[in-house]
Amino acid sequence: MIRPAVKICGLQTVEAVRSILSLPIEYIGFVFAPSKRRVTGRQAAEMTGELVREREQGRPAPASVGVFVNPEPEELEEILKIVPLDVIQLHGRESPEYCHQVKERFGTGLFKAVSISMSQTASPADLVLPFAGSADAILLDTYDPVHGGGSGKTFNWKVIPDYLELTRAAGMKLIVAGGLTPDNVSGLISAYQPDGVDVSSGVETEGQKDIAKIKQFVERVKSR
Ligand SMILES: O=C(O)c1ccccc1NCC(=O)[C@H](O)[C@H](O)COP(=O)(O)O
Repeated sequence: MIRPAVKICGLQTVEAVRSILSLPIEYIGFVFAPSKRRVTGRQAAEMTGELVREREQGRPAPASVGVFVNPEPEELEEILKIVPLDVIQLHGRESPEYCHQVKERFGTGLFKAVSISMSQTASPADLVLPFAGSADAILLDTYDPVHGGGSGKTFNWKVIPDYLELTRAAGMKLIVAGGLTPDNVSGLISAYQPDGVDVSSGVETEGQKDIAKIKQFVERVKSR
């Protein structure tokens, strides 16, 4: 079985970034949207500097993902002037056209979040297929009415197979987020085999990233 890519989201300190650089993590996320995990461009620039240095030394480093909710293009432009983001994650109500423009203008990868709620009325096809060609991955997350993400809550995983089929048919990856933890991620992977898993709250203790929990999460994703 191919092991899913890991995205650890909501990094806020250079120390935390340094301490996970030796782990097999494909993406690390920096939240620029309003959130208790929000970072400034300057803070993110310091953290991505660590990634750049690793690559300069010939070592692999995770790709950097900037998380935004309904950003104006000017905000993206200001951040990208000082933070060399590899991927832009759009976590709000951004249209497929907007995603396409962002990808064209900034030349980054693009993850589009799709929020799953109990009262979902739109079909998975309507939520996914319009992003074919503009998003590299669909990131399924639990609907959060306040911030848009980072809720620490799971959604009903039974919807995942429909999204997997649609994203694969459309040439996109599927990343699953929302309430993942070291304890539930193995069950998710054996049941659904997503292309990636994304965690924030589940690897924190008292609101701070907990390196032991991150290690445990990564081990459980990558172990056979
Ligand atoms: O993490 C946040 O605080 C956040 C705020 C606003 C929009 C998105 C946010 N996070 C994006 C992510 O990719 C999180 O990893 C994802 O929502 C899962 O979070 P969690 O349920 O806490 O593991």
